[in-house]
Amino acid sequence: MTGLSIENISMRFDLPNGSSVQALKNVSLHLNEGELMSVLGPSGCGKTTLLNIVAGFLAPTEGQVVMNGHKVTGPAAERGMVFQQGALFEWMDVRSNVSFGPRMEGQRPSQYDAHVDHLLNVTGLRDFKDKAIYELSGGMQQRVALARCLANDPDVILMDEPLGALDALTREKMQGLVLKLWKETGKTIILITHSVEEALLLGERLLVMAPRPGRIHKEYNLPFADLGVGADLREVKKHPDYARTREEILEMIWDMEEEIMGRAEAAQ
Ligand SMILES: Nc1ncnc2c1ncn2[C@@H]1O[C@H](COP(=O)(O)OP(=O)(O)OP(=O)(O)O)[C@@H](O)[C@H]1O
Repeated sequence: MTGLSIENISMRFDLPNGSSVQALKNVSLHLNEGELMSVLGPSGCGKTTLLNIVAGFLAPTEGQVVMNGHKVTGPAAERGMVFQQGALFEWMDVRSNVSFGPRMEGQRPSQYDAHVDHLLNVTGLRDFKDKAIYELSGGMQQRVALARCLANDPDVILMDEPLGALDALTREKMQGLVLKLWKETGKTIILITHSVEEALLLGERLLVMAPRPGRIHKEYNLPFADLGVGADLREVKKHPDYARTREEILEMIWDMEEEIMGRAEAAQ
């Protein structure tokens, strides 16, 4: 089967003091090729753990991830990762960062030049290609991270709060860029965010997770990502279902956090 299947994943971390944390329990879902799923949930509900398992950085205690018919046993170029910040090669210029993957694969410049130039263009980095990373703003650095990930031509892109460190205006621009790249490349994307608005705007599927143990609480299928491609995202937010769904999800997460606080107070 094509696509990405997360099959009955559970993850328990054993702690040095003999106790353990059940970070995920019986999480199952399937993503078809080209789907964009955003993942929301209160702190500690296992979002990053799930992403790290799909990336192959962590092996689950139970279950498996199956990608295009084969079991995931470790990191691979088919699954690219974009982190919140700090994962670029500071000592290389922008173009060298973007072309890093193809160069490491042993490709010759004639094989990757056109693709890298295309990615620099679509991410708005053409005029910055010779700059050092430290000369760039946070938003520009995340453009480099996206372009570098796409240069490896992964089937799935895993994003852990990729826009979380950006100011509000830059973040909005970058949300538009993520949608544009998603439609243009047809990649499957899983995007973790703490922002309900971002999850609504970017996820054609939106997963709300619950904590202790980390599990799927609710899934939404939403029209906003498709409406937002090439459009003004502020106009999309005026859609009547947008505010209603945002309120519903905010209340859901609020209730979960209240419950966590209640349990923590009761344990004291
Ligand atoms: N390496 C580890 N060792 C022990 N416990 C861990 C480890 N990694 C994660 N955990 C625990 O597993 C649970 C889920 O953590 P995770 O970071 O996946 O949650 P999250 O939803 O991404 O949280 P946040 O939104 O705060 O980033 C938490 O209780 C966390 O403390």
